[in-house]
Amino acid sequence: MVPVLDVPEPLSPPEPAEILLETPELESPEVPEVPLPEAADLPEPHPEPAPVSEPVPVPEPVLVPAPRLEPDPEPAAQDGDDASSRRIKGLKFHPPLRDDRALADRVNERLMEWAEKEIELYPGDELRAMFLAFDPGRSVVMCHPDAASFEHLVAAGMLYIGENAVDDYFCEPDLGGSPEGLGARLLVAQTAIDPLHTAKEQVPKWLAGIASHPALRSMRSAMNYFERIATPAQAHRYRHDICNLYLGYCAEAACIQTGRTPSVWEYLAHRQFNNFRPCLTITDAVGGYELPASMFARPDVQRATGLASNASTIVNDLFSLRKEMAQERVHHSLPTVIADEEDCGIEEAFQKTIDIHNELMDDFESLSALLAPTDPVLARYLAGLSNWVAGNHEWHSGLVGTRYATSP
Ligand SMILES: CC(C)=CCC/C(C)=C(/C)COP(=O)(O)OP(=O)(O)O
Repeated sequence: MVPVLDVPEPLSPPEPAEILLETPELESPEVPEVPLPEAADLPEPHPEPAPVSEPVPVPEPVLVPAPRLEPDPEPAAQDGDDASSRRIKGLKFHPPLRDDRALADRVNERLMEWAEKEIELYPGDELRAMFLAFDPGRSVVMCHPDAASFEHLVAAGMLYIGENAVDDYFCEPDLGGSPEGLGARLLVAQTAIDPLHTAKEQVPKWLAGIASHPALRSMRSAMNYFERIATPAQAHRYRHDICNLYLGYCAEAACIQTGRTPSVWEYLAHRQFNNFRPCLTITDAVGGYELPASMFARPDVQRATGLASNASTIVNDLFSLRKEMAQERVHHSLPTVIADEEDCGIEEAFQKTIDIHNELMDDFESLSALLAPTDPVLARYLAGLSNWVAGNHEWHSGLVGTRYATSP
């Protein structure tokens, strides 16, 4: 999701990840040896993240009883602009509970420092400007109004940046990604957060592979920070959701490679995996509490989680449609697959996408209304999902005119 950046190559050594990620010993014994750092130069399997900066005060956690639908609320205006011009007509949404520019700037500053100094993700002035335009700080500030501390917000921001780096470098063409060989690259990316348990001799090679690529370094470092605020069960939940995200990326890549347009139900299934879900399901960890694993696993809680995640992902399909249709390569989205299956124009398909989104929002709200009174921790988790959906809508809306648009 980060816009086109001018660093097509991983940092050093040149293109090592491509070679390492292709498991050359299996496919071609002729592949040249990649110079690997000495074991002594490699990071520890779980390097301690740098000391955290001083926490800044964040508002008291806000508990919102779910549901909290209000008819047609006004989003916060930015810099005196007309907020209604950044809205998609007929799309249900909530305004975010918190939209704090000063706090978002502090989060961006800390994330930029991490990206530049700790993981060498976005070096250079131009990249810094593009990073700030992407505004991950505003996203996490709005999506996690009940964050337990500044460092909890920063951990959420690091994961968000890591997730986008994997998407940009491995999947999207912007930074050299492609459907070719994607599954093998994503599997290695999974080991950046889900360590390899193997023969001692192989460990330095695996670590060198992770250290050699900015997206892999990002995910590994972000996971280290996240593990400082999450319980083991929450970290495990995150790994599982990321693995599912990568499965969704593979489904998207398969359709692109075979030139096949999925049917609407099939696209919705793909998008349930290729989804913002990993960002939503950290809501309790970022809030400094834990929804017990046994409760998270319940089918009704899974349904609420899936509905909220799917609604927020369809919001992305709507706001990014114009940008995606302008691209050279085919980019399926809910409006385009509806237009194809129903043989209708893109405007009509856009409206049908809004209807599907609104139905999912209504279903999420109704289910939340049933579940919230049964348990206070579950109520807070459901409110956290709702807060994320609201913050995500406003984040997309805030980038209308630059990154996003309100119509095809
Ligand atoms: C979890 C996460 C932040 C993943 C990024 C990819 C994803 C699941 C999206 C919903 C974003 O979609 P996309 O890459 O198309 O983003 P843009 O529309 O280009 O902003």
